[in-house]
Amino acid sequence: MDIIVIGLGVGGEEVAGRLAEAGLDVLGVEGRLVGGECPYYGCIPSKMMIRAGNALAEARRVPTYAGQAAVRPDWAPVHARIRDEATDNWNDQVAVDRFTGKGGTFLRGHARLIGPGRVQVGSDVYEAGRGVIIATGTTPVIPPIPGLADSPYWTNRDAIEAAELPGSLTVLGGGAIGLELAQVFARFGVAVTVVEAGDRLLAMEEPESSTVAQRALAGDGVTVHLGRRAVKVDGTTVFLDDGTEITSERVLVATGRRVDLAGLGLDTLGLDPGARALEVDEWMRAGEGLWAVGDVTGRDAFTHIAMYQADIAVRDILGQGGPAADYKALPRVTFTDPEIGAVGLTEHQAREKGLAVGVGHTPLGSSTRGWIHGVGDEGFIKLVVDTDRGVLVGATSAGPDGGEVLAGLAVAVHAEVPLDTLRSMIYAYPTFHRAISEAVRTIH
Ligand SMILES: Cc1cc2nc3c(=O)[nH]c(=O)nc-3n(C[C@H](O)[C@H](O)[C@H](O)COP(=O)(O)OP(=O)(O)OC[C@H]3O[C@@H](n4cnc5c(N)ncnc54)[C@H](O)[C@@H]3O)c2cc1C
Ligand SMILES: NC(=O)c1ccc[n+]([C@@H]2O[C@H](COP(=O)([O-])OP(=O)(O)OC[C@H]3O[C@@H](n4cnc5c(N)ncnc54)[C@H](O)[C@@H]3O)[C@@H](O)[C@H]2O)c1
Repeated sequence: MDIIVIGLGVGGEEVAGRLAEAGLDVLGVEGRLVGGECPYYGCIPSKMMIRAGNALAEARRVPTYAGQAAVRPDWAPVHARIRDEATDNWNDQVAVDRFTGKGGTFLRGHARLIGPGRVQVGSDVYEAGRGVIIATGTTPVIPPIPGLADSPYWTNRDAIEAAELPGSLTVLGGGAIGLELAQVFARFGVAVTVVEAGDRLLAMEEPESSTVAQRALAGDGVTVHLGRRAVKVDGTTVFLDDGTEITSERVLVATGRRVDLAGLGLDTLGLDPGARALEVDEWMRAGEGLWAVGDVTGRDAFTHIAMYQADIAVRDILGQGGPAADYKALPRVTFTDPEIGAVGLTEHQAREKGLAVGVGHTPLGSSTRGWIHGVGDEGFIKLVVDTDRGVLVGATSAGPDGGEVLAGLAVAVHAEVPLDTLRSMIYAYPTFHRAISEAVRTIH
């Protein structure tokens, strides 16, 4: 073998397939499903669920503007679409064939390193002449709350696989997974309670984003407990530190993800198996003949980051050059309704970096398009400016299609478009993205 890829999720599948297409002898090892978390238990099925939940929400807005609409939610078509269209009933044969069709060799099993370029799967040992790529992703964090481990809790996998919805659900964690799923389930009639230990939802984003998310959940009837820790779980009853008891049919744990390096044999390469993540340089190199891509690198856990890193590793291995990793314009979208898109630094992060920070802000509702849109127009554009250089270093677009509006802002941050250019360009009327021009005018 030239190359062995451990883990064929989003990142690993891309690296393994591209290197096989380039003519290298590639062995790809996957313990579960080729494609990884995103197509089977993450991005794709969850966004199918959100598409369905948003359709319900839009239909419920009909009486405001367009007459009558009777909405009777039914989870069956959502589950059927996830089972049949998205995941092929959680069968990865198509993905396996796609990889072997590119010339790769596929092996199902749990791989571990036993020395430089040496990988063990079961009792067999394989040698990689050019290198090993680790792309093993993350698993859910299960917090050490007394009673939780012995309770029948759900993770994202159970929630995505659910053929029927529970009548009520307690969600531990107010991050992207918790909020997206909480809103969908609430829109399908589930009584949802979110417990977030921090003092705001979506803590990595702007405080204004947390407010928008909290209002959106409240609008869908979700109960939110902020700044509360679960101290005990008994069955499906969660006890909070202020004495609150929440009993639901199900408990969903969405308290973050963790990298599990312990079983990978990294110590045989002199690396620390107890590390928080597998550290890589800007070419995804983790050591001599060792690369890592995706969530395992400890960067923000997004499919687009895994794909971006995979491309860099492939170019490095094939000696093709090109740009190395640069995360200054890292985009992310939380697909609540309204969507919360963000790129680059938050205002707080920019100040922490010691930049001379200017801020622009405009509520979406005061834009022409927001006003026309009416119900469901909550959101805003926020711009974070490095006033010394006259460029955006971060931005948030929350609102209907906030993730799409983000594109223009991502270009501005990535390409360091001068503020004068953003001020003088033409924005189509009446679009949501035209609110960017208003936000630019408010920068101070
Ligand atoms: C509910 C949910 C929603 C999400 N929504 C989005 C979204 O909308 N947008 C977005 O950008 N991201 C989203 N994500 C995050 C996204 O799924 C991950 O960032 C992405 O899957 C990371 O890809 P990866 O290749 O690093 O890891 P993974 O996709 O986790 O793949 C790793 C693979 O390695 C395998 N593996 C692990 N150890 C071994 C071993 N020792 N031997 C063999 N195989 C092994 C695993 O079985 C797995 O298939 C979501 C995640 C979740 C859970
Ligand atoms: N739209 C998207 O792109 C998308 C969607 C879902 C997931 N993801 C990725 O998956 C990652 C993991 O998502 P996540 O939501 O699990 O993690 P997260 O880290 O984003 O959020 C976890 C939340 O749980 C809280 N928490 C931790 N321990 C707790 C406890 N004991 N009780 C109550 N709250 C607790 C944290 O304060 C945090 O707010 C995300 O960071 C993101 O990178 C992306």
